[in-house]
Amino acid sequence: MIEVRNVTKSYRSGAGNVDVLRGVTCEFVEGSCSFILGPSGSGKSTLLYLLGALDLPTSGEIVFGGRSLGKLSAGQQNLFRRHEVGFVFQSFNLLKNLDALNNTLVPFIAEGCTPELRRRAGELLDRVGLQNRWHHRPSQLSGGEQQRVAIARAVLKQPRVILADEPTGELDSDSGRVVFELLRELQQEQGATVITVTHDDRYLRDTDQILRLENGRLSTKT
Ligand SMILES: Nc1ncnc2c1ncn2[C@@H]1O[C@H](COP(=O)(O)OP(=O)(O)OP(=O)(O)O)[C@@H](O)[C@H]1O
Repeated sequence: MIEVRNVTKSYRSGAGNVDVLRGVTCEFVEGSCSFILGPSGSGKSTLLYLLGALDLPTSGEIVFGGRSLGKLSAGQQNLFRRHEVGFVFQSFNLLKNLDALNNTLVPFIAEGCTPELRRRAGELLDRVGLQNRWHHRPSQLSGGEQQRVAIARAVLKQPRVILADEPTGELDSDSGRVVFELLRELQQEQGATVITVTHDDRYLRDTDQILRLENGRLSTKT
């Protein structure tokens, strides 16, 4: 269970403070699938970054499986991000000189890639429909294919939570649907908690929770 307790986030800027999140309280049940919707600037990405411990709240707390993320040491936060969270961002963040297989293995490069990991990475690429693309570099892949590599990379470490920021942002509707279906299937297979920020309300049928942010506050929960 992930609990967001009365979280605020403010940034100091030249003109004063910008209050981006203004007291957000919600929870994400383990193994569930949630969408965060809302207009541009409403604080969706900010909330996602806080959930992944990429940044900390100004006040309030985020409790992940009983641990308050703000109370972890920097080293523990780093381990949390590396082992428990899979990030899927719109810009893919693939390395241009590596092929799809090696991009999938990137989170493990520092620790060394065992043959078993390479086997699982290949299996995942097959699973996301890239069986003939293992050795293609990002420039040789379409946007939808690159996004699928990013998803394979995020799930290879079998994270407890997958955080996806506008994963279909630049994709046409067919590729977008494939990406959402894939996230849903992987969530069901691996029991991960999937939290997706999107503008796109075309694919929201099959989900457990929809949160709407407006001007830094939750307007509705369904
Ligand atoms: N580091 C920062 N410093 C100052 N302001 C920031 C910072 N990061 C975000 N903001 C502001 O916070 C607000 C919310 O940003 P956020 O990216 O969370 O919105 P969003 O709902 O994800 O928007 P979009 O749908 O356009 O991506 C924006 O007005 C943005 O300018």
